[in-house]
Amino acid sequence: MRTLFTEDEIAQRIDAMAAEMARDLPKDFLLAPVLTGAFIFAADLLRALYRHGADPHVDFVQLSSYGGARASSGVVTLLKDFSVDIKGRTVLLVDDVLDTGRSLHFGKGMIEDRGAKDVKLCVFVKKLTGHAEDLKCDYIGFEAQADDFLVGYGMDDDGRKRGLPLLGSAN
Ligand SMILES: O=P(O)(O)OC[C@H]1O[C@H](OP(=O)(O)OP(=O)(O)O)[C@H](O)[C@@H]1O
Ligand SMILES: Nc1nc2[nH]cnc2c(=O)[nH]1
Repeated sequence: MRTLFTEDEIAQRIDAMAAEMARDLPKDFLLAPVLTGAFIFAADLLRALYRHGADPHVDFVQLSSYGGARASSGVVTLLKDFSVDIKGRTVLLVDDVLDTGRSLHFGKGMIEDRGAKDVKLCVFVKKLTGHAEDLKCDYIGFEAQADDFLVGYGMDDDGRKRGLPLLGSAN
């Protein structure tokens, strides 16, 4: 396992992202983390937002397309929908990694279908796969190479390594 970004680097970057969001987003926005992978990032981001004066509502969705594999199945399955009505809201959809872009594309479509006023996309790390160029992310924490299989900071390798506090590459 190779370290890509340390705990300190992650904390600093999240603080800077939160400062930008607290400045730019409306006061009543909804933070929507995509389970499972984004739960660690979302928890740190939420607390950084609070330190910067933003106090959003939070509601989770759960999507799955990889299962235990290192390649996308190609099909995104909705495992958990929003628990609240998002009609008319500004929603910040938060995911851990952008790879093929299928998950965020699916999530963004869901939010638009449910009548949100605005949807912003935030990803902890964008892989430079070139597959997701038409999906505009408003907030990107880090970039990684297309051939890195990312682990840690919420990201799993067949269900393990989500608790690793840094971002690593398994290959
Ligand atoms: O851009 P994509 O190719 O869609 O890949 C990104 C998605 O892959 C992972 O989800 P996964 O399906 O592995 O579920 P998990 O979050 O439960 O691990 C990750 O959490 C992202 O949601
Ligand atoms: N854990 C993990 N999940 C992913 N989903 C899409 N790309 C990745 C990756 O590099 N690592």
